[in-house]
Amino acid sequence: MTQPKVLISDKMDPKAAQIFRDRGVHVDEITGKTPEELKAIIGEYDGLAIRSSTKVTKQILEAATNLKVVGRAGIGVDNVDIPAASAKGVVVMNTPFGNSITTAEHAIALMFALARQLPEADASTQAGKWEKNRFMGVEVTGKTLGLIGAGNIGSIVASRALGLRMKVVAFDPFLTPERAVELGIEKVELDELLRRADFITLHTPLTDQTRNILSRENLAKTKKGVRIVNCARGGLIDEAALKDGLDSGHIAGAALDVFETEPAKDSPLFGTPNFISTPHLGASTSEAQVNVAIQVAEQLSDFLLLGGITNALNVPSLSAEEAPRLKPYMALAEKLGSLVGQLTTGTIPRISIHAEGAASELNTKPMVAAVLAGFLREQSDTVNMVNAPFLAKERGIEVREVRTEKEGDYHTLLRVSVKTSAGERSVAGTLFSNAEPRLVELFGIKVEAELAGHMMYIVNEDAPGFIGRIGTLLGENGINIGTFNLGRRDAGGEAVLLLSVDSPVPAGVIDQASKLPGVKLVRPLKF
Ligand SMILES: NC(=O)c1ccc[n+]([C@@H]2O[C@H](COP(=O)([O-])OP(=O)(O)OC[C@H]3O[C@@H](n4cnc5c(N)ncnc54)[C@H](O)[C@@H]3O)[C@@H](O)[C@H]2O)c1
Ligand SMILES: O=C(O)CC[C@@H](O)C(=O)O
Repeated sequence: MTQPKVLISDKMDPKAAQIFRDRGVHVDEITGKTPEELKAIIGEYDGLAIRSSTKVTKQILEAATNLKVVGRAGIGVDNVDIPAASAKGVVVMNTPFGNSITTAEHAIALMFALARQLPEADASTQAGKWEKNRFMGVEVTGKTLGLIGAGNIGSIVASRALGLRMKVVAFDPFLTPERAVELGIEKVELDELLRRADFITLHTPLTDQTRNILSRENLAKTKKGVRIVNCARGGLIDEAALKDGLDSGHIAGAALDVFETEPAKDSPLFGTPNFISTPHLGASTSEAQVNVAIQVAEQLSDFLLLGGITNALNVPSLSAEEAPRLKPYMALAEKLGSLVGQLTTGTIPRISIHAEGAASELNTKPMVAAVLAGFLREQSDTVNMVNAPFLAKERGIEVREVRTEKEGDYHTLLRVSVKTSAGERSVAGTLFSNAEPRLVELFGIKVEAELAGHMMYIVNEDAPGFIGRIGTLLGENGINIGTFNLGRRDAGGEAVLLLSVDSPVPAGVIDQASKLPGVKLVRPLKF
C-alpha cells in the first residue's frame, strides 16, 4: 500500500500532524493558500484536514483527483460543498462535540460582556477617562435567557445559565418536552421567547428555516432592552435591522462572533455603541483545538489506512463486503428520509422503515441510519449516519424496522412512515435496474419520480388548466422545469405534482404558486 498523503490547509493544533506521522500518513501543513493556489496542489493528496478558512468548493473538488476524504476539525461544514463531494465519492467527516463546551462558554462570555459593557469600559479606562458613571450594567441573575436552538451547544449554554440562576426558555421545534424537562428549561414558541427574553442566544445551524430567524419583524417583537448573542452562524440575524435596533435603543446590546460575510472586515455594525464583535472565535480555546485536531487526525488516518468511517456526513458506516450491494439502497433510504423530513413539521414520535422483497434480505441497519440521517438533516447540519440513531433517540423518536420477504408490486421496496398529529403518513421507493432510486408512492398517491436537485411539491385539486398555470408562472420567473411527475387519488380529487427545476425557487414564487386557484400546498424541496 502506498503511503497516503494528507494536507492540513488551515491552522490546526500540532497534535494533528503528529498523529498523522505516528500512524504512517505523510502530512504537509500548508496554510493560507488562495483557492487558485490550493487548486494547484490539491491533486497530490488523499486527505484534506480543514477548519473554517478553507472553502472546499466544487472547483477545488474537481481539481482534487486523488482526494478520498475531507475532515473538518470542528462542527459546521458550511465551507464544504457536500453534494459535490458526494458526487465525487469524497467522504466528508466532522468532529461533533469537540468544541461544544468552548463555544457555549464564548456565548456566556459575550453575554456578560454585554451585561457590563466590558469592551467599552476597558477602552475608556485605558484611554485614561475613568468614566465610572457611564457604565451602568445589569445583573444576569433572575433574568430570562431565550435560547434559539437547544442542541449540543444550546443545552450546555442552558446548564451554565441555570447555574447563574437565570430562567431559560427555548425555541427549538425538535426539542421534545421530555428533553426540556431533563434540561430544566421551558420549551416555548418563538414569539413567546422574543416577548419574554432579556437575553437571546442563537445555537442553530444555518438552514432554510433558520436563515434570518431574527428578521427585522422578529427583532421588533423583542422586549425593549434585549441583549442578543450569536455564536452559531452568520445569516441567522438581519444585520441591518440589528444596527437599527441598536441605534434606536430598542436593543440594549448585541454581540456577534459570526457574520453573514466572513471574514467581516467592514460592517455597518462596527463602531455602533453597545455592539461587540469577535472574529469567529467560538471554538478558539486550546482545549477545543486539541480535541478537534486529535479527532480529525484519528478519523482521517483510520479511513485512509483501514477504511473505517466515523462521523461521516455523507456516507454510512459499512464493511467492505456489504458496500457495493447496499450503496444504492442507502441513497434511496436517505432520499426518502429527507423527503419526509422536508414535508413534515413539529415533533415526530415514531418513524418506521419497512423493507419489502429483495431489500428485506439485506443488512437494513445502514438503511435505517440513512433514513434517519436524511430525515434529521432538516433539523441539524451535524447529523450523520453514525449519530442519527442516537439523535433520534435523544429526540424521543421511536424507530421501528419491519421486514417482509414477500414481494408486493415491486421486486424491492423501502417504505418510510411517520406518525404525525394528522395520522400516519408514508412514502415508498424502489430501485430501477437495481441501482436507480425512484419514489413510487407519496402519502398514499402513486407517483414515479427521481428525487434529485431542486424540486417543488404541490398539492392541488385535480382540475383542467392547472399544469398550464404553474408552467407559465415558473416560465415567467425564468425557472426551467426538468421533470414533471403527477399523481392523483381519483379523477377530480386531490392531486400531487413533483417538479424538478434547474434552479432554487425563490420564496416569492412559492408564495405566488400557493395562491394559484385550486392549490392547497406548495413546498420547495432539495436533495
Ligand atoms: N462560533 C463558532 O466558532 C462555532 C463553534 C461550534 C459550532 N458553531 C455552530 O453552532 C451551531 C450549533 O451547533 P451544535 O453543535 O449545537 O448543533 P446541534 O445540531 O447539536 O444543535 C442545533 C439545534 O438547532 C435546532 N434547530 C434546527 N432548526 C431549528 C429551527 N428552525 N429553529 C430552532 N431550532 C432549530 C436543532 O433541533 C438542534 O437542537 C452550528 O451552527 C455550528 O456550526 C459555531
Ligand atoms: O474552526 C473554527 O475556528 C470554527 C469552528 C466552528 O465554526 C464550528 O462549526 O465548529
